[in-house]
Amino acid sequence: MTLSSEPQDPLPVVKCVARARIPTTTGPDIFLHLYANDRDTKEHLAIVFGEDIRSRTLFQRRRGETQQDRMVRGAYVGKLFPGRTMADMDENLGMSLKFDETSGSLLVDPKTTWHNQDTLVRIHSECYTGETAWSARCDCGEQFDHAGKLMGVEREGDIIGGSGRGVIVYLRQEGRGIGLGEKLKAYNLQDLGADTVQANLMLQHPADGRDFSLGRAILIDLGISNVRLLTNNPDKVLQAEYPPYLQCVERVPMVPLSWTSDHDGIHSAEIEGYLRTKVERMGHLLQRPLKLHSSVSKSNPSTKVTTHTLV
Ligand SMILES: Nc1nc2c(ncn2[C@@H]2O[C@H](COP(=O)(O)OP(=O)(O)OP(=O)(O)O)[C@@H](O)[C@H]2O)c(=O)[nH]1
Ligand SMILES: [Zn+2]
Repeated sequence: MTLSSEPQDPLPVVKCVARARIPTTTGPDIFLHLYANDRDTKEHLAIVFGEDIRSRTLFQRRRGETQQDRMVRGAYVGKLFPGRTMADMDENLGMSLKFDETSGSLLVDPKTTWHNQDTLVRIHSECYTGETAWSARCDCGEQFDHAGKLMGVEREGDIIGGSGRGVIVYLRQEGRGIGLGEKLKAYNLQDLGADTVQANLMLQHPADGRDFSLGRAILIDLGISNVRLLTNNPDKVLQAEYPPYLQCVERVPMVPLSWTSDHDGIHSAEIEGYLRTKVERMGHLLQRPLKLHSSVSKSNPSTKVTTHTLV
C-alpha cells in the first residue's frame, strides 16, 4: 500500500482512441473503449457499463475537429441516430455536455456524467485459452462472464451488483504478462507435474510479472475514484489504489461457480490445482465454503455427512 507521504510512481499516459456502443446478447448495451498508452503498443480496453461513465481523454475537445469527428470516435452524449449532427447534445434525450472553454476539458455534470460514487470494477487480464478456447485449466472465462453479469444486476445473493454501472478494465496481459506462447509452454510443464508458479519460474519468468499501472490510469481517465473491486487477488487490491485519486473501498470476492453448485462452473482436475496454487502460493483470498453437512435428503435421512476441507 503506497502511503500518501511516499512519492508514487507516475502513472502511464493513456488516451482513449475510440468508444463504441455494443448491444450485447445478455441484455445491456456496453461501451467498448480502446486505449493507447506511452508504455506499450498493446490495445488495452475498458468495457464500460453505463453511457454516463466518460473518458476524459476521449471527450477532450481537440483543435480543429468537427462535431462529426467527435461522433465518429464515440465522444457523444446519449444515443446516435441517423441524421444526428451534434455530438455534445442529444436533443431527443434533452442531454448536453459542458466544457471548460479554455482547456476544452469535459466539465462534470451530475445529470450527464457518473462521478464520486462507488463503482463496481474488475481489472481483468487477458486469457485467450480461458475466454475463447473453452479451457478448463483456469476460471478466467467464468470470471469475465460473471463480472459482466454482476455489473448489470442490483444484487446476486449477498453481493451488491453494479445496477447497470461498472467497468471491466481488460488488460492485454496474457499469461500473467508472459504472453500466450510462453503460457502454452507453461501448460506443458504443468502436465509434467509443475504448478502454475513453478512452470513460470522454470521458464525464467516471474510467478506474476503483471503491471497494473495502466489499469489505474484507465480508471482515473474514466473518472472512477471509489472502486469496489471484483477479485480474490490481494495484490490487485493494492494495485487498484492511487491516493488521493483512486481508492479501493471494497473487495468483492469471486467464488468459483463450481464451489457453489454441483453442475455449474468448471469441474476439472486442472482447475482444482490452479485454484489451490493461487491460494497456497499466491495468497489469493479464496476459501471454499465449509459445508458440515451435505444436503440430507428427506427420503434418506441417514445420508452420510460429508465435510469439505478448506482450500
Ligand atoms: N503463466 C500462466 N498464466 C496463467 C495460467 N493460467 C492463467 N493464467 C493467466 O493468469 C491471468 C489471470 O488473471 P486474472 O483472472 O485477471 O486475475 P487473477 O490474478 O487470477 O486474480 P482474480 O482477480 O482473483 O481473478 C491471465 O493473464 C491468464 O492468462 C498459467 O497456468 N500460467
Ligand atoms: Zn485463464
